[in-house]
Amino acid sequence: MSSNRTLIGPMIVRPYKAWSNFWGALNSDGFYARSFDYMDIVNNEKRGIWNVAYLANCYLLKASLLPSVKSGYDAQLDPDMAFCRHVRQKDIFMYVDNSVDFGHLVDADGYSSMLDLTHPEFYQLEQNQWDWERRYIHPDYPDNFLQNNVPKQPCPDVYWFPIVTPRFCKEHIEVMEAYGKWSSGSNHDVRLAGGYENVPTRDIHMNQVGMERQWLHFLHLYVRPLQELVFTGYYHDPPRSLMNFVVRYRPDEQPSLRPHHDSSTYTINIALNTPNVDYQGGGCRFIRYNCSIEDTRLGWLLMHPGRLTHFHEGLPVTSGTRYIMISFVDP
Ligand SMILES: O=C(O)CCC(=O)C(=O)O
Ligand SMILES: [Fe+2]
Repeated sequence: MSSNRTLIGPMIVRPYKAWSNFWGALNSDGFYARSFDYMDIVNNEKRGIWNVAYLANCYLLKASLLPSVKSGYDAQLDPDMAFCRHVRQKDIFMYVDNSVDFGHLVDADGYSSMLDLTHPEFYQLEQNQWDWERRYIHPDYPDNFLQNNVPKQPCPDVYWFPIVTPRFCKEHIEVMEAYGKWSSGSNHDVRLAGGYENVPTRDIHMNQVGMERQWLHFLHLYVRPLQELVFTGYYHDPPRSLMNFVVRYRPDEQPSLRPHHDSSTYTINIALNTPNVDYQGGGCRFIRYNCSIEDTRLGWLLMHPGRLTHFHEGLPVTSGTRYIMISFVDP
């Protein structure tokens, strides 16, 4: 890097879309093939500095080189191609450098059309996973997978895992309340294929707020690995779920839920707010085991089998409002 004919390359941090576009452009042009260790470099498994023929999107340029690159481009080429060709012809070297973490680029495609959403960033799991995880995945989530970690089991075959942050819970409630079309809690439910819900809750489904796809992705990325930890030998990848919804319990609306089985292989139940702070009462009781979980934890998920063994009920909320996020996985 001591030569004064050096153009410093873009930052490599994670294999994000913007970054893969850079190499993709290279390929489709038939100009420069992807190297055998491309994925190792992009994933930061192989670190160093590489001399390259093409850069795009974002790069650092040594100020002393500015006068020699400010004009003389081939107008037929796209700007990045033209720029790189020009510097190659001037024998200025370009580098990709992942020896240092510089930061990363977010994928902002389409973001401006999302600004009317209550929390646009909440919808960005697929597009900007790295940032999304830092905002919304519980900092203790990785500990679930530590070799000596024993998953919490508050009732038989009911497991309890930290999964999302308080910010996730707050924004999720706000998205639902801004949408506001809570179901009536009656047996007739036009949102369902058969039009009938046997044990109805006051709820809003994820597809009503445009989040179904993202939620299935969430189940695949973060819930399925937890399931495989505790219900050994059951693999269903990706998980399927037609019923993904936020439930609202209130004393004057629907305070509780009568005993039932869920139509799922397993169910997840995430606490979106806190007992004895946001509401009194509430919780989930597993009748066959005479076992209740009333001290539910913000951003923690309960996972239990559906259908046969885990007949359960939602305990009455006596004041305030309780919110939970439910998915009936693999119905
Ligand atoms: O209130 C609870 O925690 C249970 C909710 C539930 O069983 C359901 O929505 O199917
Ligand atoms: Fe249930």
